[in-house]
Amino acid sequence: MYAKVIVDIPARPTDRPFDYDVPPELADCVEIGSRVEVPFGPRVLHGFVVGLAEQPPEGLDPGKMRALRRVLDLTPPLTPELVRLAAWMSAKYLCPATAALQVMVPAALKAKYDRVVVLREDVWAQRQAKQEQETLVPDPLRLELAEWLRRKGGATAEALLEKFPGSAPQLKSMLDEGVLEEVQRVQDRMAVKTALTVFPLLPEAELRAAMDAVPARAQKQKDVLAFLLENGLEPIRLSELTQRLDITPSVVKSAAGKGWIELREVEVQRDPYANRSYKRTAPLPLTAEQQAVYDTISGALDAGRHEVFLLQGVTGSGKTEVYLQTIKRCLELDKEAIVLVPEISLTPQMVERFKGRFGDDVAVLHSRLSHGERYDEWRRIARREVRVVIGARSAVFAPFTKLGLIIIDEEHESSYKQEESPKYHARDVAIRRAGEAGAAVVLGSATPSLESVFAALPDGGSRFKLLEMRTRALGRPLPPVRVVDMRAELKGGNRSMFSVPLHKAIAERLHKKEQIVLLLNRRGYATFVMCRTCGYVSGCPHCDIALTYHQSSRTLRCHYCGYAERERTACPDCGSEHIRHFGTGTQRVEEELVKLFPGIRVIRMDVDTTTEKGAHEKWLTMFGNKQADVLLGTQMVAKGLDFPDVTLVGVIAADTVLNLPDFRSAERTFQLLTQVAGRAGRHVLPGEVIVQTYTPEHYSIAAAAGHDYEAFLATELEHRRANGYPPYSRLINITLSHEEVPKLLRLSEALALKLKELAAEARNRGEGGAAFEVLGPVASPIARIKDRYRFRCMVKYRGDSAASRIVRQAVDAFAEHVAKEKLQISVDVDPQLLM
Ligand SMILES: Nc1ncnc2c1ncn2[C@@H]1O[C@H](COP(=O)(O)OP(=O)(O)OP(=O)(O)O)[C@@H](O)[C@H]1O
Ligand SMILES: [Zn+2]
Repeated sequence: MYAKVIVDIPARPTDRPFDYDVPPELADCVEIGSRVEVPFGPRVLHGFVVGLAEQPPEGLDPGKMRALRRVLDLTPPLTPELVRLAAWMSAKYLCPATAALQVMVPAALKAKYDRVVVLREDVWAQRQAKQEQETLVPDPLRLELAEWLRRKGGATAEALLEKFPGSAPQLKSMLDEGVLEEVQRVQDRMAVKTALTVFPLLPEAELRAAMDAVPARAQKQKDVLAFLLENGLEPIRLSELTQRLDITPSVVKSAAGKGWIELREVEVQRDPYANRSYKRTAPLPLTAEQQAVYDTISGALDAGRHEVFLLQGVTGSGKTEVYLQTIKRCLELDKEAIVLVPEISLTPQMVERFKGRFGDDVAVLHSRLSHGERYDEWRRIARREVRVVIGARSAVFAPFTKLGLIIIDEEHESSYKQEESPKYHARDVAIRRAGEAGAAVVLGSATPSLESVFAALPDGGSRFKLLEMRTRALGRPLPPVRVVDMRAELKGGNRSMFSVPLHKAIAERLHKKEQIVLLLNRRGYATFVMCRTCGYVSGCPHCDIALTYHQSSRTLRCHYCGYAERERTACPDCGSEHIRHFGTGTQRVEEELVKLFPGIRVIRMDVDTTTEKGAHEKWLTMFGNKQADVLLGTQMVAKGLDFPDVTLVGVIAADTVLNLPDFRSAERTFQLLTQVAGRAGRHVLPGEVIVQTYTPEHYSIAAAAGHDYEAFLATELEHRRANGYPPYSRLINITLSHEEVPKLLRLSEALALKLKELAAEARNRGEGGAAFEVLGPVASPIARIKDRYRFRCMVKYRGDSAASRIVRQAVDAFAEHVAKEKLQISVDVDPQLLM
């Protein structure tokens, strides 16, 4: 048998399957999707099997083919369906196939490669013989090095230099002579966790007899047997047994020595939710709107038909209940379901709703799990121990084989796009995967992305089916929104960051003991350092970006290259001591709140307060238990939260995102305001929303205040059409970087030209490329990162397939420059962030 393998080198020249012979002893355990170890040149690499055949590939001499060395897992981590999906991703997002395959499996399965130095025995022996002949005195350090390496089998260069300080010259000459050789060695990472477990070996009667025969001075061994008998001879973890009986492991080991019991390593599942129990919940009787939506979706499920539904339901309309009941239907049909939620909405509340309904049938995947926990959750899916997965973006790759339904909650969220390679969009991947599997897709949102709404319109080809829920499930009206003009506040003499109405509303809630959510609309919350005397801003010496102040370590750091420096006490430019950290961070809002309302209890949620594991959960639980009056935060507080006593939502500054140079900034502003407004008055108590802004007349703010999605959509679509932006076009962002500006500029212009030429050729051959425009090259918004300058070319096109192909051809034509002149090219298909 012969296998095609994609090897683990994410580079263009190796981005194709390589052929290997499958030795007969491995033939039974190799499948498509298997992870294998293969020889590759002088190295050993990991790879994935993407094809199998009985006959050798044409034109290849089977005698000369190299053989697979090992199959790494008992069951292949990928299914044939996922292998096909990876091929599609590689073509669509212009990423190496190995990058697409790797992103589908947990990090614990990724190989680690070390470069190690090994001794070439044959060359070494020759050298020794020659030296003897010439009666030279051997260098003792060389002898020692060789001896040590022979014993160890190999070591990294660092380890060698540490063991033999001052041996760098010997090391170098031995490498030059070929006595030593540097090779890559592959290491498996930690994967499975095991624990010593006690198994009774004898049947009950014999064990009891043994127990009775134990002399009195071995009372503790007697206790062990008594415990096992009481426990119905159930195996028990050694650590638990010793803890319960307050004995040392040696007691148990001597009992094992007598042949009564046995100790074995047994695999343990790391279950991040092991210590929690969830109250089982029953399906709620659906409202008429929910029922109509449910009926339509289950129609597709029952028929096993692939269809994409866009569920637009106002905040609090009960989308989650619809998800839960459609999943139930899916399970009744003996199919599996994937639920994607944005990372920051994957709160304990959210998990509870799913675990409460489906219990152990649910696996949860998110980035706050450790590598091991994530791996174990993932294996529960691979072994079909669960049928429902809820997780962030990459859960779209859950290795199910009977997929019936994929739900994407808050489908408009930009975090569904991965910003590093492979730069895929989980929504598009989900639709592709569901299409192949004949599964239904439900895209849910109160504020769908323009792309998705457009796809549901006749103009956009009616590819999605729009389902609407216009009222809240519990019958509450959407809360009234009051827009406060901060310019007028300033004119009126109020210089605080709280307007008079917001100040008054907060005081009122505190008095009534109701709760408040405050949003600071600001991406990333970065605090920079500025000198108040001369205006100097601390910037990264390697990147064109301000450094971010980190309070915990009192350092300034670059978020692009990791450069760090100590906090300064004086301005490096003018020497002034008036240098301090700036930025309307949530921290400053908190300080002002405490000043204005002494005794107020504030929970602050931002990147600074939620980095610790479980912090997120802790804050939300505290807020839910009414241990705080205010939940203050960035985007994190805007989504999905459902707290009955929140009656006031305040937005400190609505315009901060509006001013970013990105065509989606109005859309993002509208979405965020609508989402956060939806946190108020969801249950019995009526809610109120106050939005502070410097541009109250902007249509995104006015429409959000009026809960008017249609008005926003009409204006925004008009803008997009006039400027030819998505959804009326699609974009591919190509970023080039190099250390020298003149060379970079020349290559960028050449690439733009090449793109235009290839598009013209495609047009002439009638192979697409019709509405294919190349914008730029221009300097990227961040013009330098890690001492490399950056330019970008933006491709704007309509229609499909041809564009990716043209871009790939153009980029391939620059492979020489990439290889020889340190040019880097990175391609982003359907970019979400234009920064
Ligand atoms: N059929 C129903 N009967 C009774 N209560 C319901 C029903 N459906 C939903 N609810 C309740 O209504 C509230 C809002 O529902 P849910 O959180 O699912 O809304 P949502 O549409 O997901 O909102 P958002 O987009 O704001 O997150 C919840 O407290 C939920 O328990
Ligand atoms: Zn930097």
